[in-house]
Amino acid sequence: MRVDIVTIFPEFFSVLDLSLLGKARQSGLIEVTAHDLRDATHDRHRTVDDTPYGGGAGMVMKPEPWGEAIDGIVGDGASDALLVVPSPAGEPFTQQIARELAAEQHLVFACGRYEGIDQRVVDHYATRMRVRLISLGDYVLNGGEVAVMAMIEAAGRLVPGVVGNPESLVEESHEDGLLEYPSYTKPASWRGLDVPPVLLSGNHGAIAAWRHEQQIERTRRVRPELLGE
Ligand SMILES: CN1CCN(Cc2ccc(Cn3ccc4ccc(-c5n[nH]c(N)c5C#N)cc43)cc2)CC1
Repeated sequence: MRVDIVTIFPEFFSVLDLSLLGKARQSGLIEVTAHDLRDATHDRHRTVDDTPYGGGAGMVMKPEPWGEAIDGIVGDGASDALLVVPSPAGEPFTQQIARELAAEQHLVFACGRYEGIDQRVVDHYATRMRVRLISLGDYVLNGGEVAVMAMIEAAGRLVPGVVGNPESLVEESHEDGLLEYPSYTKPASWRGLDVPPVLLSGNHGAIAAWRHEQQIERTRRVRPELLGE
């Protein structure tokens, strides 16, 4: 998988050299490149924003630098890459979308700042490639970088070979539409709190049943809408 990120804060993504995704990059499973949007400007101040037409607070990101930066990644014609634009107006990011992103060969992320990116950037690239506006959640961030970091981590860990034990990807929250069951490890008793005895029983059928019941109970308590309730 190839991942290109366009941002005015490319150093924000240096953290991707660490941990699991760092290993995936070293092994060539995932190739991540952060591009500085200001490299696609040509004025002395490296300007990427301007005042909004129609008035209003804040600044809007100019279309020209985005066009030059994204063309520099996907060329000047049609592209099979998927352009992902984080936005409060996007579709909610879910595990299903993480799976869909993980199946892509080439992802291009456009990290906006200020009050967002000129709409014509999305409109233009929608004529040349698939474009998805995706929201991390129902709150307002200062830009798209945090959202892109979350999306890359959620999708990257689903790319075959990135996580050592694929089984660990199966019993996760949201993987089967339910929240995950509680986990325990040694010691069997800690500050007066004991591990549920069933987990020490060696009865794998009883353990699986208990874990599923815990998933249902936790989901009903915390996210009843996932059960259609
Ligand atoms: C006309 N007005 C109408 C009100 N808006 C409000 C507003 C205010 C700040 C920002 C900041 N910002 C810039 C780029 C960018 C990308 C993603 C996100 C983002 N926030 N929350 C998520 N889940 C996100 C994701 N993913 C935020 C971003 C965007 C919008 C401005 C324009």
